[in-house]
Amino acid sequence: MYLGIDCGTQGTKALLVDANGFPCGHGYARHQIIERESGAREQNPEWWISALRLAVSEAIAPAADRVIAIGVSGQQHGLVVLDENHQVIRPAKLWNDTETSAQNEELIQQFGGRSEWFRRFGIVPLTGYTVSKLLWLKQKEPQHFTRIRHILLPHEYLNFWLTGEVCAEPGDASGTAFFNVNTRTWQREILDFIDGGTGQLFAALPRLIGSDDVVGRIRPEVAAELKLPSTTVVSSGGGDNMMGAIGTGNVREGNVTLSLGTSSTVYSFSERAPRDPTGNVAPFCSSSGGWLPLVCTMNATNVVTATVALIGKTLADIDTALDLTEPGAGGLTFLPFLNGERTPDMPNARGSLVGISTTNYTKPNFLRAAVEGVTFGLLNGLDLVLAGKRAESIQVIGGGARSSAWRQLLADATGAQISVPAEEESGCLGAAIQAMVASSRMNGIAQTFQSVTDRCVRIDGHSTSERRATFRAQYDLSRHRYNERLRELYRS
Ligand SMILES: Nc1ncnc2c1ncn2[C@@H]1O[C@H](COP(=O)(O)OP(=O)(O)O)[C@@H](O)[C@H]1O
Ligand SMILES: O=C(CO)[C@@H](O)[C@H](O)COP(=O)(O)O
Repeated sequence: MYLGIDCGTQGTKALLVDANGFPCGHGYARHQIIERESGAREQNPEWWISALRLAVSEAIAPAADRVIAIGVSGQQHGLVVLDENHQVIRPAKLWNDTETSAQNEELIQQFGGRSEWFRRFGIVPLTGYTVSKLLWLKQKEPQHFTRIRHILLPHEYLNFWLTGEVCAEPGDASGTAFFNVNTRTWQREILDFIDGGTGQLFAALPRLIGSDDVVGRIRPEVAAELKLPSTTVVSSGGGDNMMGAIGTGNVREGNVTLSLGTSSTVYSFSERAPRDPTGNVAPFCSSSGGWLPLVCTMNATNVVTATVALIGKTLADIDTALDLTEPGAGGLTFLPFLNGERTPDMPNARGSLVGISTTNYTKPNFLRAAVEGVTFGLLNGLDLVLAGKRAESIQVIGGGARSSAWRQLLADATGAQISVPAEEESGCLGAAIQAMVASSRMNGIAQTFQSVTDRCVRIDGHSTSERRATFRAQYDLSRHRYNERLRELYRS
């Protein structure tokens, strides 16, 4: 048996699979999140450990004594800082924390601007990536900064808790922006600038291992507490999008995965490093070799969930609202930047609702406009990732993928065939597959486990020719209006 764990923004999931990749047990526990008007989004890493304990004990109940290996997937970019005694210094600033936007801009300028960053390091930092969090700590909390002895990402911190080993692998490391995505090595000069050349930050980096290596064996006390065999090993794990790519079989060119979680992401696989000097398409390293051209928006199910709550409905009502209303929401346009935004790069933006009239201002239209706003932002990202090519088929994952009407909207708006994996926790599945490969020293994730993920796919959401004739033009029009409003309100 193999265990995949995914520490998402809103909760931790765990999935137990057998040696053929069939799911045998699931677990879930929610996280709190600290949100401040300044844009701060933080979590205490201890909350992740508590959630992991709960989710894992639920998932492994059927066969705890048969677990061979664990893989951990985690929300990308979060900064966990430890002192010399390996104690957490302060809460982790998360991927959607926009409080560090000024420090991000300072770093961009310091190294010669966006295209110079791209030329030298292969990546352009966006607000949310790890690097600006370090400069923010130095400037705002020097008393914490001076104590930093270890810099970890969320999944690396969980690996550390499980094994006592401090390690990193290229996939998640590529989202720090102090990692060169072309040479796959740490970029010391960026850290030297932040700490003033003392070498403190460079010395605090974890040891780099491969994305399908083993970190180590589980600590005896953790094995005893979680009731796992003392021989259980932990694989390198990775960022949630990298693990989601493995879990959806997105390890070869031509596939597209779209995730509707707390973040919206859209990504494909590339044998070559993506070349977007604006930084909108993130050139993250894939955990199966190659790269993962990815666009992420910071506003997704959070917007839809908040809208549902505001109008006194439940998540199940999303499908009803979409069925009751027409594409375009009667002219209502929701620019969903409740959380600031990463793509387009507007970390300090706030949302807008425009085009309200006496006839369109209904609860179902309001909800539809929220879903469309989130979706259109993501489809703009899809165009960037595919560089203008059309997607034939898209796999949709994340909590939002549970809404059949949202999946149908995606099919109607893109003309692509939409599928969902039979195992909906793709990050967990990817991490479990990686644990299998790493612990048995198999040859490669891509070749060995394509069959597991292919078997799991279920087609769901088709744009038939009749639907295309009816809806495609309406969605094109509505998306055009969304982009016009975006330009008018935010780009002047
Ligand atoms: N049927 C549904 N329709 C739309 N959104 C849903 C549905 N079920 C769950 N969600 C949303 O999915 C989100 C959780 O998604 P998930 O991928 O688990 O997030 P994360 O990995 O960021 O923690 C929640 O915000 C929840 O509101
Ligand atoms: O920042 C990114 C990708 O670059 C996000 O996708 C995070 O990795 C958070 O993921 P979820 O919690 O929404 O799954």
